[in-house]
Amino acid sequence: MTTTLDRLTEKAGAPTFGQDALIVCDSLVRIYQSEGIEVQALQGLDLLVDEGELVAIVGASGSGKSTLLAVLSGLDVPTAGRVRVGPWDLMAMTPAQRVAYRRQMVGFVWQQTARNLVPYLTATENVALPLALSGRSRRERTARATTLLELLGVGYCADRRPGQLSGGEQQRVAIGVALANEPRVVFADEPTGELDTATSDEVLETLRLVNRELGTTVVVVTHDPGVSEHVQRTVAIRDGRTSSEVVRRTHTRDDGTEHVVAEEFAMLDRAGRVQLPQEYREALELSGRVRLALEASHVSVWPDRPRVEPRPDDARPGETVVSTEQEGSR
Ligand SMILES: Nc1ncnc2c1ncn2[C@@H]1O[C@H](COP(=O)(O)OP(=O)(O)OP(=O)(O)O)[C@@H](O)[C@H]1O
Repeated sequence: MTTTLDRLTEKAGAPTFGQDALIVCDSLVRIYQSEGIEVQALQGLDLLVDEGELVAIVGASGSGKSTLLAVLSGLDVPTAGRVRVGPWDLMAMTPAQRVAYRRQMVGFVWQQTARNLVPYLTATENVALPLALSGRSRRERTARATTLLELLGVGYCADRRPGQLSGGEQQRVAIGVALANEPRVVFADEPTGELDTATSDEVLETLRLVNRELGTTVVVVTHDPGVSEHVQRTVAIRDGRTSSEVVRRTHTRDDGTEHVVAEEFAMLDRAGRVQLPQEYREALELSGRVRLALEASHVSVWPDRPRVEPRPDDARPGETVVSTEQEGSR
């Protein structure tokens, strides 16, 4: 499933963007046409996720999260760019391949429990259902469903129907359904959207356990920035592009105690664009043209305006004198 772009890049001897990653979104564009108006939901989005990662994708309403998820889940095809999940090129799948991709490669947990669970089946039967569709024997189905429900801490719910479960229990059974066919990736779309904070934490911790114990790659899409406390990496989307990332690392102090450090990064895209956070722009009144300077270890950004400073000797009260010194030359 190699694309023309892959072949041209390989020919030129350059490594393909994200060739070692499990999920690759390369300059993804999705334009919707609605009543003659064009909406650019994805505007050149780049994203790489490695096998075994637990990643949250956060963004405000309208930032493009659902569009990205629809593309990654094989329900929608982007207007331009490249998108690959494992060996699957999502731009070039036949309808049959799309079904196979959704059945074997990925699992889903949606916000609405009604979309995750069949109301008249028990928890065990719900988890066993995807296994029946892939032709596993009844014994295998029941054994796997039982193991999964135990692992997810809802073994006691095995014989209950969704209506007899709490919201958190329903979502944990839904994670079981998503995992039934041993997918390499689980996509969770606002999995805690309908839950209170304590129950949300429980469900997020269950996704963390799945990632740790089974090695499944987990991508959680949400508008809730609080999710970042439960994952190693949070990618923020703004205006259809990845704009910043928070990475949490555990450090061990000299006395052996551990503490978590969260670091925020801006994303430099492949064209060299970087988005400065709003608070930085406001603090220095950066807008329009800015001056860049390459330093030995970093790049600095200066406002494009002459420096203004008071000269008490010459100036009348309240008057300022414009300096001719260039900030970048100091
Ligand atoms: N089918 C469609 N037709 C036209 N415009 C659309 C369509 N789907 C989404 N959009 C527009 O694309 C942009 C991104 O929408 P998207 O649903 O991906 O955002 P989101 O981050 O998931 O928002 P929310 O959290 O509210 O679901 C929005 O401006 C939205 O109005």
